[in-house]
Amino acid sequence: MALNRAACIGGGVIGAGWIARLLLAGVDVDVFDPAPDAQRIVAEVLANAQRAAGKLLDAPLPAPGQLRFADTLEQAVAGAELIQESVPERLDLKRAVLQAIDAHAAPDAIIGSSTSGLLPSDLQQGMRHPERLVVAHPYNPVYLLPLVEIVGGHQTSTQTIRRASSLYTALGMKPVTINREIEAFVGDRLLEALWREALWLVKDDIASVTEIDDVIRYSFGLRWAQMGLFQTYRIAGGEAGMRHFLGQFGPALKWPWTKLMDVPEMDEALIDKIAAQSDEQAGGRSIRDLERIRDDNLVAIIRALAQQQGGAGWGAGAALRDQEQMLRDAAADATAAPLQLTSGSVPAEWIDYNGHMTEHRYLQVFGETSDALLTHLGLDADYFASGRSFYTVETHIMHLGEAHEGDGYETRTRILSADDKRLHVFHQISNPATGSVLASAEQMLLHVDTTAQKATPVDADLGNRIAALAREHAVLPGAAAVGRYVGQRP
Ligand SMILES: NC(=O)C1=CN([C@@H]2O[C@H](COP(=O)(O)OP(=O)(O)OC[C@H]3O[C@@H](n4cnc5c(N)ncnc54)[C@H](O)[C@@H]3O)[C@@H](O)[C@H]2O)C=CC1
Ligand SMILES: C[N+](C)(C)CC(=O)CC(=O)[O-]
Repeated sequence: MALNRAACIGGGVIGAGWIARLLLAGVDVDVFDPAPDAQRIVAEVLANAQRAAGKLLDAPLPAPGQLRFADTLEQAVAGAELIQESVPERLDLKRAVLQAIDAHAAPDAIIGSSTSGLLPSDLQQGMRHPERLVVAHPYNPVYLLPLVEIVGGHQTSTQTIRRASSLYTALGMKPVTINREIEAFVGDRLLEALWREALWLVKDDIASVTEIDDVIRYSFGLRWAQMGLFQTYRIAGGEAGMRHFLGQFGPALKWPWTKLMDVPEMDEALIDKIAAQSDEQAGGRSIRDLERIRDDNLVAIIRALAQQQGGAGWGAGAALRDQEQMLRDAAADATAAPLQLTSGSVPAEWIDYNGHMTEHRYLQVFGETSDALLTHLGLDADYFASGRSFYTVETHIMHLGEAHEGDGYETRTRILSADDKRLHVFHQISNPATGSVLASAEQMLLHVDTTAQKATPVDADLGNRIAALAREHAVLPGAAAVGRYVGQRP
């Protein structure tokens, strides 16, 4: 089920992650978030997400969706097929926001709440169309971790559950539908149990936050990255498997090991202790630094899991393989109306000793066509004078035919992909009289600060213009195959 337009209400840690995943899947996104720094946060998370996607995926991304920040919730939700609510975890606030969404969303729009643990039946209260509300609980970072817990409330229709699962799958996610609503669903109940115990261990000075994190990441955290709890314990039972494991370790559950039933008083002293140890653990790294380290690690783990089972992948690796295949199928189906930017006829001075158009003239035509593309995007002398431009950093030319003096030629251009700094384009030169393709060029253009002489992101306005153009003149059939010639993955 293809998704064209979504709305995100709340653009914080999770909302920005949703926005990034949607945009990278080619979905247009309207955002409403009253926070003055919402656009900055979304831009920073989006930059991380584009960076991670470029490392993660061995398949062409579609042209990115268009990002718009709406002045009101009503404007954001109008026309959206999916509305993802990610406002703070307060039942009163979520109910008010969900009722506002419900009042202004299209009748067939799905409303997903990112809540970590509030019951959908409670969230549905007061909605005119509660049947379309579903909990769609993601895990941070939303643009990398595929799981989304789908939980219906008493009034949620089965059609909504089915459509929601299909929509999130189309975003490259792994929906898991929870059979019956319960506070904190599945993942967060398990995480809360671990979190409570860890808090006691810090409070009672049994171990520091670093020591606890090291115990997790040097042992069962690695196991859990590829097998869950039960599969891991089945193996721990040895040849006799789970029955043996339960027999041997079952009684331990009755031992007074745990303080799980109690929660330490989260007083100032405990908060100060945890915060101080966490600051020391961070070692001066910013949250964005830590997010990039996390993303690189997750990409490495997911890609390693994707190599398993003869390349079919395991766990999150299999989910990545499914997403890559979906992207390839979409790319192969993409029909692109080419941009016709330049044309002309072959002058005598372009003919070489072989009696046909000489090779460097093809590069000249391709270069002129890229220039025409920048003009088409509205880049003019003022733009270049402002110290910004695009440099061509890579070209792959294929010579497929010959041109002779007086032959006409025309070019067709498509955009293979684009991000905040790169414009990956594909030009073809054809003879309009015969229709034969004479040459093709795949080029990577980089947006640069010509004063600082370094790559720099395009501004939101140009980014949206590029995204709109890419949607109209997107990946041509088989373009993914062309990408193999360019060093940089699109
Ligand atoms: N942070 C996490 O690890 C995860 C959080 N969640 C859930 O996602 C939801 C959002 O949590 P976070 O992103 O962490 O919070 P956050 O505080 O980072 O972001 C919340 C955003 O909502 C905005 N907001 C507040 N009132 C609003 C309104 N009336 N309309 C539109 N926007 C409004 C705020 O300006 C803020 O940008 C919560 O329900 C949380 O439980 C789910 C999974 C993981
Ligand atoms: C801490 N938390 C409850 C907000 C965590 C989640 O909801 C899921 C996650 O990303 O760990």
